[in-house]
Amino acid sequence: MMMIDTADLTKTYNGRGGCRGITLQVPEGCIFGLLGPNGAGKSTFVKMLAGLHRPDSGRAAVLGLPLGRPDARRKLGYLPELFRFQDWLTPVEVLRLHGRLGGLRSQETRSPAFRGRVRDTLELVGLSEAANRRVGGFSKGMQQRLGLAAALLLDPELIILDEPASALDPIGRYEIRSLLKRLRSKGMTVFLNTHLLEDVEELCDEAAFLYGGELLASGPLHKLLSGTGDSGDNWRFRLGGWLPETRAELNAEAGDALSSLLRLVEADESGNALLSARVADREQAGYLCAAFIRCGLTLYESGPEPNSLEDWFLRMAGSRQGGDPQ
Ligand SMILES: Nc1ncnc2c1ncn2[C@@H]1O[C@H](COP(=O)(O)OP(=O)(O)OP(=O)(O)O)[C@@H](O)[C@H]1O
Repeated sequence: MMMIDTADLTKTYNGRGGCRGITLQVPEGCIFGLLGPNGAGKSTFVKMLAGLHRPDSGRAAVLGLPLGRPDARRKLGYLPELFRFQDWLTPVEVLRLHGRLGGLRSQETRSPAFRGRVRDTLELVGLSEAANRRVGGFSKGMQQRLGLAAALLLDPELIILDEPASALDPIGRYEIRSLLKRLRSKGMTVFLNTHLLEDVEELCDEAAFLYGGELLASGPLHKLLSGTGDSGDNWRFRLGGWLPETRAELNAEAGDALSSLLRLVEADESGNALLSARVADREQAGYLCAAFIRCGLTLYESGPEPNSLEDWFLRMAGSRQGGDPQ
């Protein structure tokens, strides 16, 4: 089942901003990253999924149910982007309140089972020792962990996290990443809105890119990052039979202009070499392959190099700005 399934989902603010025509599917059991520059419409989209904004048009189902259905909400954990807990409450009290907001009766939140759940959740996010301290004295990172605990409290099937690691130090981020991986291994689906590209690179199975309120790309991360062989891609070539004098032979065979694109990345004493070139198109890569063969080299492998997520992000944003999509 798709945990999130939207078709043409639109929400603007008096006809401006927001996001428009978003069609997106999030499969069960994955970590999904929503990316895009400031003002791209990510939080607007996330708020619709969490039932905080009503769409202007389009359709959406969360956990197989139409938006806003109480039975879907109960299986959904949500960490909003900017939140504050009441300074005078302790984490145990905050979670009790969230239990009530999640539909539990007062009596239920006093039961040993619920208290055990609170204890386990606080331990999960590393807040056991602060369980009975006032939230007013918490660092931003501790508040963020408590927000995550509130999202996880009722054992949801899907959690939607809006910038969950933005206030955390590197150790805190490492811990949250490990936690999210553990949650995925238990079958939970995680929808992550984040600016932290390294988190997406390490965690996400799938991703989507919003820009100016529109969805520009979505799918498995490895597919999004795989090079296309189009203009501006780096190609790599794995070769055998490389000798010190090969470079000069290549200049003669391929011509100076083409061979000047080539960079020797590494070569060993057995003649194995890795070369890379930023080509204008696939044809240019093909000419280089032909030149390698004419020079008597063995061509083991040739293809576009995968992009880093940062390259991809800048390229996607650049392509829409009409800038040079490098
Ligand atoms: N309550 C609002 N009233 C009017 N315009 C809004 C409101 N909330 C968002 N917008 C506008 O909608 C657009 C998308 O904003 P949104 O907060 O969804 O983007 P975002 O991708 O989450 O940005 P960021 O990464 O900076 O949090 C922006 O142009 C923003 O100014």
